[in-house]
Amino acid sequence: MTRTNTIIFDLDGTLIHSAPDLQAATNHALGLVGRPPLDLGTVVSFIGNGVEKLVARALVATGSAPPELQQETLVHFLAYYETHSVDLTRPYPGVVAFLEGLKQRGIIMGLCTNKPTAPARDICAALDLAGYFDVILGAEPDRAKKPDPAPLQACCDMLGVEASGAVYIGDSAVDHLTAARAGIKFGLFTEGYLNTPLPVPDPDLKFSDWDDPRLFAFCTQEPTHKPGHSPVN
Ligand SMILES: O=C(O)COP(=O)(O)O
Repeated sequence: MTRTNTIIFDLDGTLIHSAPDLQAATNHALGLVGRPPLDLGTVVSFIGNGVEKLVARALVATGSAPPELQQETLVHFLAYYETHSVDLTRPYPGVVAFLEGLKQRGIIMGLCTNKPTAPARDICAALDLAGYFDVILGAEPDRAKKPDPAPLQACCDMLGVEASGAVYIGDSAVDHLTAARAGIKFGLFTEGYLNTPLPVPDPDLKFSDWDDPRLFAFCTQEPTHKPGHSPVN
């Protein structure tokens, strides 16, 4: 019996540098509602809680943000992003080789993102990442978003694994908090979009480079399962 770990990844700012396309979609939508564009750093600081929050924060940064205007701007954002989500978005250096290494080890992989499911799937397909994941779980209107643990728990359920046998890899305090609430070990990629202080305790691992051998060791170590639970084969 081969014991395998299960690794679940965040998407934006973790596997992919997507901020330039998110900035373009944000500025396109802002322009259509008569607002000025935002610089990249400002848009990066708004990423992590889903596109609704990104749009709302962009409106607040450029004026008022009444609910009807948020909805209108979100529609413009999504319409643009549907066909411009991979103009500039690319995996971070070393990501594809890392995923390939885990795949060779037979490790189960999933994706859990606050990005809506459709663009998350489109981006993964366009960047040849989709084949690595048994589950791609994006934001859905009827499910709470991270940092609520529900999406990560749903991802574990869909993968058929216990949270205690999984690891979540992300780039933000939102991801860290989500993992802590779901009872999942957490690895922090420090070169992503971390823009708010991390909650305590510290992540189980911090890394800045996908080639870091400590990361591969962290993701391939023997999982620790809750007593009485059968490990995934
Ligand atoms: O859409 C967002 O705000 C961020 O998505 P993420 O969960 O992949 O970081």
